[in-house]
Amino acid sequence: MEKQSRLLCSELCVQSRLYEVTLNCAILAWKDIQIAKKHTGRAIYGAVKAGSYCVPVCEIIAVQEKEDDSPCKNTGKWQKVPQSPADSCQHAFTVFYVERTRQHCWWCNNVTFHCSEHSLCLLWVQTIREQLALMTNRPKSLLVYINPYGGKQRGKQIYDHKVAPIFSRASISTDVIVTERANHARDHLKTEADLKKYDGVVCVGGDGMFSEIMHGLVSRMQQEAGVDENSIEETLMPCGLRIGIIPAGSTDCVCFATVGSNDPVTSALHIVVGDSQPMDICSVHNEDRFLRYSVSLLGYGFYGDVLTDSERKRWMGPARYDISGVKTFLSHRYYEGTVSFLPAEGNLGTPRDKMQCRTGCSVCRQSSSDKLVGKNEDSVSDAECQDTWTVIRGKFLAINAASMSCACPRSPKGLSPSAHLADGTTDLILVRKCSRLDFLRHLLRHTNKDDQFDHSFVEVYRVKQFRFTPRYQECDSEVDLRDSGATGKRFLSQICREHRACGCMPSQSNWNCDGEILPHTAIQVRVHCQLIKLFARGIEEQQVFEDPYTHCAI
Ligand SMILES: Nc1ncnc2c1ncn2[C@@H]1O[C@H](COP(=O)(O)OP(=O)(O)OP(=O)(O)O)[C@@H](O)[C@H]1O
Ligand SMILES: CCCCCCCCCCCCC/C=C/[C@@H](O)[C@H](CO)NC(=O)CCCCC
Ligand SMILES: [Ca+2]
Repeated sequence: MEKQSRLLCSELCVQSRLYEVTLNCAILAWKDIQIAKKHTGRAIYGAVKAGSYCVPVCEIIAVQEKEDDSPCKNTGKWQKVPQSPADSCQHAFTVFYVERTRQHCWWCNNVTFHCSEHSLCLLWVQTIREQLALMTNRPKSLLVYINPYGGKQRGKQIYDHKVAPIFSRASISTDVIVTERANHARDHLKTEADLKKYDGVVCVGGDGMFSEIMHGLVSRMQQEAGVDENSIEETLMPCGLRIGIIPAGSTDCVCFATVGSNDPVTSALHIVVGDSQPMDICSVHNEDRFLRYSVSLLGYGFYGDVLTDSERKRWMGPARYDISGVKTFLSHRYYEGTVSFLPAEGNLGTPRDKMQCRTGCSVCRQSSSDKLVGKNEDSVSDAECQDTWTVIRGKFLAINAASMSCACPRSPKGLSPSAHLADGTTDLILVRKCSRLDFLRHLLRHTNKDDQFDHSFVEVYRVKQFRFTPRYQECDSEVDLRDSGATGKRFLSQICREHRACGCMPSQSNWNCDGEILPHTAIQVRVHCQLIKLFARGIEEQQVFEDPYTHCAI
């Protein structure tokens, strides 16, 4: 690695000890001069040398000149005679920076450097600010929507106490809207908001609130570009504005799967440093009508029923999902229908390859370059690829499409642990009718390290498009065929007629689309690769890489 040229190097005091402080365009480093002398010539193992510290410049939040509070400040009272260089440092500046703590959480730490000359202090502040100004990926102006009723109804409090002070420290200006009704944020973004004023939109709430913001932005983009959202064939226009998520909901799986934690401070810091994580979006249609977009889970059967039941228990807050989860599990309902899908091709891996999507994911990067050259833009017309569709008919306890892992505190590795955030595919998981005990085993594997796909009644496919038709609608279409004189369907038609007579029509579930119930059960779904971007970087590997020159984590 080429050594970066130094911008500044001075002897400054930190907590009354003298440090050699250096700044280059990548790293701010400070090392205790006495400790460094003591250890000269001796190798020290570990990520950071004793008495040596460093921060990548891209993780500095802000720098501020500080009213001096060093022990030698001229207060007009009795002062001790300066005995060490530290005693004569009368001017100070504070650097605020990202520090990693437990489990992908970040917090804002700070260090104050004391200098003997005011001009030196100003030079440091100015030079660091100049370096920060070069980071054009950082937002300066944000539009913030707060759902005051999401999760445990603490959205406003979380924003005011934990997030606003960080934005203000980083000199980010904000327009804040506390929503007054469901879909307030979506409608405002779609029709009113002056988006040119902002570098990003921040959502304070859960997956439902994120979904509102995403719908508002995506629909606004399509309107402006004249793209018809109702047509599943259309190539959608990607959104330029990034979305930041401050988790304050019940599941918060979009935040958890893109950042690695549900911590509001961590999310705020990812926004400040200007992270960018592209993300796939599924468009869901019924015939020629657009229904909704989905980024996380499209679930029929188990997850549809959990959601339907839990909506009646909203007053319980996040606990509603546990109660409805147990109730739905005990009811053990299965549903009949036909799933057809277009499998993903190329180097997109498989849902069981254990290649988890992490910061800088190579699979997602490949999809990004394929997208640039138009390689994965499959404006597939039904007629063209009729024979590449796979058709599966059966009785299912659950049909789940996970466009990302859907990791969340309830299921730390998620519904599909190897699903990718930005590869242009969704993992279609079919759980066929099985015993209660087997289904329980499968569900419990979402909460531990065991492979939830390693069951004879579970199949999983990586797909770009899929369709579902519930059994009773298949019967209906056959009734139509019969009425119009078509033959060869007598047997099925007979079954449908019998069901009507005995009143035991096959039951139907609802689709859970990122926590919203869809109004239709027959749906067609297409994945749109990297349609939006979040202020996130995906989940970081735990391993820390060390800069050989500064011993800095990079
Ligand atoms: N002011 C408001 N009053 C009522 N509902 C609102 C308001 N603002 C937003 N909503 C709606 O509240 C719903 C739930 O919000 P949110 O997603 O923030 O929390 P949650 O449902 O508890 O969490 P999760 O979606 O993670 O399970 C969203 O679908 C959103 O449309
Ligand atoms: C007998 C009980 C066994 C329990 C098994 C636990 C399995 C947990 C898997 C969790 C998967 C979450 C997927 C995320 C879906 C979100 O888009 C959606 C909106 O927030 N949340 C739910 O639908 C909420 C879904 C909550 C499901 C419990
Ligand atoms: Ca995906």
